[in-house]
Amino acid sequence: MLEKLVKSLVEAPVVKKGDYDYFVHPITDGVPLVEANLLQEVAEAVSKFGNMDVDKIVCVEAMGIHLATAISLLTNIPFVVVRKRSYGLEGEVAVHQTTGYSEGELYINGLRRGDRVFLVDDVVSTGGTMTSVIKALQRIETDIVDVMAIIEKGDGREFVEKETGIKVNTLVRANVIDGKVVVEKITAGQHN
Ligand SMILES: O=P(O)(O)OC[C@H]1O[C@H](OP(=O)(O)OP(=O)(O)O)[C@H](O)[C@@H]1O
Ligand SMILES: Nc1nc2[nH]cnc2c(=O)[nH]1
Repeated sequence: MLEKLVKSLVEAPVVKKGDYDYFVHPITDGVPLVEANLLQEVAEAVSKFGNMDVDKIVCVEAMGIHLATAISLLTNIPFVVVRKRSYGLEGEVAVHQTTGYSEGELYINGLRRGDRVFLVDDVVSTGGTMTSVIKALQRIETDIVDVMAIIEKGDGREFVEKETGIKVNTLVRANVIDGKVVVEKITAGQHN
């Protein structure tokens, strides 16, 4: 289960962003190369373990887009991208995003009250991004059916759950220890 993801994670290089240990991986960065069979493995796991009884998949620019695309092709569910650029469409919702090494604005268009949504992202690390997007989805009064990050790192998942009251599913837990990525747990499903 998720052999390709785990193998590529433990081999992933780690770079410093300030004092933040940042692993570089095809799924989370699109480099050095995204093999179709790795993307397929991840998308199949998401659609298998996620609750896909939704109207729309929601992902976050940039490294959620290829995931949402692959899941959409598998499930025939359309997706919305939370962008880093404002479009000013009627009802646009702005979101302030902070991560362990950056911050900026995100903009949500295309979602309406009552939409049943599946939120997916590549990584939950500090939980800053997911928390702010979930709070915006709650402001829009969408029905958040399921939330999944492929990789959880650090204690961001608990932070999101505490801040939003929404359970976050993840496929693997990985952390950087002594400059190497260690995959600690392969769980596909809700954490108790
Ligand atoms: O849990 P957090 O600390 O918020 O980190 C997780 C976020 O960090 C990355 O996004 P980033 O804004 O780096 O940009 P990218 O997706 O465009 O690479 C990643 O795609 C997640 O969205
Ligand atoms: N690729 C990558 N994305 C991240 N987003 C938050 N933390 C990380 C990380 O360590 N690696």
